[in-house]
Amino acid sequence: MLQFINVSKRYLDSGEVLSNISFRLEQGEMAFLTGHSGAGKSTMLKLIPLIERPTRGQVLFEGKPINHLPKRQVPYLRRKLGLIFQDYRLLHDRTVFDNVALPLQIAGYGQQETARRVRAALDKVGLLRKEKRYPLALSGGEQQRVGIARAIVHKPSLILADEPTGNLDPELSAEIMELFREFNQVGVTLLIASHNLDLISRFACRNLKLHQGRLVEGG
Ligand SMILES: Nc1ncnc2c1ncn2[C@@H]1O[C@H](COP(=O)(O)OP(=O)(O)OP(=O)(O)O)[C@@H](O)[C@H]1O
Repeated sequence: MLQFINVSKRYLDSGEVLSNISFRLEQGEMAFLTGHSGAGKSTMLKLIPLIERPTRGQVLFEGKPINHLPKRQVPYLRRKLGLIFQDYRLLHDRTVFDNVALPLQIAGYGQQETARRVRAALDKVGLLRKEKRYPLALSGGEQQRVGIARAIVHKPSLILADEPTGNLDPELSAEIMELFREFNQVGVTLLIASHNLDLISRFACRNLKLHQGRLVEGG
């Protein structure tokens, strides 16, 4: 599903932040990405939707190298990915429904199919009755669930989550992780960057551990 082969990343003003990373994530796997602040977790995730490109090495997605994918093909790659962020990144002037519909509208889905899929995604995260609300009228946990509905609405084959519970209290964090576990049980592949070692320890999943840009465990 996903493979990194000797991947390094250098930023002009930070030097090398990832060094020689190699690992494979199998279809249907759920894995965590951990490490201290600045270890390179976000950078590693950004190399998959090509928000950043590697300096050296290869990233393969579904068996194909993606590092040199032309810019015009990047949207097609991103349609296969679901991205979830710590700060939710919702549009505050649009309703819950419209936020979740966004990826489908960009991909050109018709109105009926969009509505059907949006409601199915909201149902999965337990927010069907709040589709007309605006994000700021929701709790942090609910806002993150909108972010998750938006990430799954187009049925991505891989979900990438960057500190998805970073702004949530322990109870809500556990709920979000449970939701991920449910997705995984129906075959979705997930890679989740997290600081929350206590929460992660409850899951029997692989832990890819980064230390100063190197993969020191789980590779
Ligand atoms: N766009 C950028 N330009 C220059 N340096 C960057 C850029 N993005 C990240 N860095 C640097 O790369 C290193 C790794 O950052 P990254 O955000 O990947 O780490 P992280 O493990 O996700 O950290 P955190 O847990 O604090 O989010 C840091 O030293 C950071 O300052």
